[in-house]
Amino acid sequence: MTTSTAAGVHKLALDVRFGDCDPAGIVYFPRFFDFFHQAMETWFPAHLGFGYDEFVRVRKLGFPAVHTEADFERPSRFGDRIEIHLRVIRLGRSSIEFAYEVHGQDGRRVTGRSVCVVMNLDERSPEHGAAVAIPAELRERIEAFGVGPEV
Ligand SMILES: CC(C)(COP(=O)(O)OP(=O)(O)OC[C@H]1O[C@@H](n2cnc3c(N)ncnc32)[C@H](O)[C@@H]1OP(=O)(O)O)[C@@H](O)C(=O)NCCC(=O)NCCSC(=O)c1cc(O)c2ccccc2c1O
Repeated sequence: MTTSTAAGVHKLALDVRFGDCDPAGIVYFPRFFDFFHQAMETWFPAHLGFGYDEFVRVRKLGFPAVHTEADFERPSRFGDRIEIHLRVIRLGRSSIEFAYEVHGQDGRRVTGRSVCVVMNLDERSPEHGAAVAIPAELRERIEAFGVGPEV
């Protein structure tokens, strides 16, 4: 389920699945990086005007992470409803830095960051496989969404 409310924050609500958890019943830490990516994927149609599938398959742009980090403050468990909050905190030439928060009923549980780079996936292009400038239309839409550390 995708919901978007406050300006500059994209929110994705998820239910923790059985397969997200380790034998102790706690969400295994790499799963949060997938949750961050799911939030980023759903941010595209919610705020940028087109789907992430169009970005990759039609526009032939990739968006690999070149950096990611997370801090884990409280555990999440099977059956929990959690909400991933995504903000854009920096726009570079080709890179976009995201900040994430994961919230549960008891408040904030995880914080994270990632830097993703717009990459040319068009095999016919001499720039194939390299970082490329964020397209102007995309930059404008991200700026309209809101960029910065404060909400
Ligand atoms: C991504 C690369 C091809 C970029 O290499 P290149 O040499 O072309 O670019 P630069 O080195 O000049 O950097 C461009 C840009 O990124 C910033 N940057 C680079 N490293 C870091 C870092 N560690 N921390 C912060 N920022 C960094 C740099 O400052 C520049 O910023 P500007 O804004 O000034 O332009 C190459 O780096 C590469 O191939 N890396 C490996 C990527 C990888 O394997 N990541 C693992 C996860 S894969 C992934 O997450 C992924 C997700 C998707 O959704 C995809 C979708 C579609 C296709 C692929 C996907 C994908 O792989």
